[in-house]
Amino acid sequence: MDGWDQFLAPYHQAVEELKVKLKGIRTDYRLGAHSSPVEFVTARVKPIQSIIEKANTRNIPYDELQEEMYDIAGIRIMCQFVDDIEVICRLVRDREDMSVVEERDYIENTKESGYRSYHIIIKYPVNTIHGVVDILAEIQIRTLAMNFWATIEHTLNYKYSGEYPPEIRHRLQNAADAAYLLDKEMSEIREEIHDAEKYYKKKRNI
Ligand SMILES: Nc1nc2c(ncn2[C@@H]2O[C@H](COP(=O)(O)OP(=O)(O)OP(=O)(O)O)[C@@H](O)[C@H]2O)c(=O)[nH]1
Ligand SMILES: Nc1ncnc2c1ncn2[C@@H]1O[C@H](COP(=O)(O)OP(=O)(O)OP(=O)(O)O)[C@@H](O)[C@H]1O
Repeated sequence: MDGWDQFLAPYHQAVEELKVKLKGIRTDYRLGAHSSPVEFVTARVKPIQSIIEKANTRNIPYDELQEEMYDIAGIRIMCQFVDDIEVICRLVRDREDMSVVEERDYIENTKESGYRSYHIIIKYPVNTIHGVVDILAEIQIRTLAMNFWATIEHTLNYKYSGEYPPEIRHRLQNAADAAYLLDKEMSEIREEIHDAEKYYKKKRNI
């Protein structure tokens, strides 16, 4: 096992455990026959190359990665409606198996790029054969529309490294505005959608 494998092992464990636990929220709501604020959950351990690049640009020494790089373990929770985000935040804040270190509200404070999401940095204890290791993890909470925009923008970013030609920048801004309007429209017909879900489940007996 090389140094990176050893360093990343608790992060892999944290990500797997957090994925199961946060997906559990969805199951709990479904069992109670309620609409879940969680639509789906994804998770990843930051690729080594990306850790190295970020450490270099931020001047983070390798022996300080555990304390300084908070997104090596990353979880993403997607939901249908903007209001679901606050519900999920409250559930995370109330949990006893993790503690909140920091919150970043890029929904109230949309980034210049057009990026919207709510981020919670947590401290999560992982039990290993060497004892308990406290791992920092980043939970990104966003609607499906926010996720659509961010995923496309992230892909484009690989090509342009953030230096977009004016035409592309303009189109990304338009797309961000459209995603915002989509969220607003969906929130307004939320009750209608929930009624339709109940009707569908009753009809299908699920
Ligand atoms: N697609 C997209 N994702 C973003 C953008 N800004 C932030 N993110 C996501 O949010 C994460 C954390 O961003 P920030 O809270 O700004 O953290 P940071 O350390 O200041 O910035 P990063 O170096 O991007 O991690 C990033 O790693 C991305 O996954 C953006 O403009 N576009
Ligand atoms: N918290 C997260 N949960 C799930 N997936 C994530 C999370 N953060 C980033 N990802 C995804 O993981 C992949 C690789 O991540 P990487 O850390 O290189 O991207 P990034 O977040 O943009 O990095 P950086 O902040 O260093 O620019 C990308 O597809 C990214 O969208």
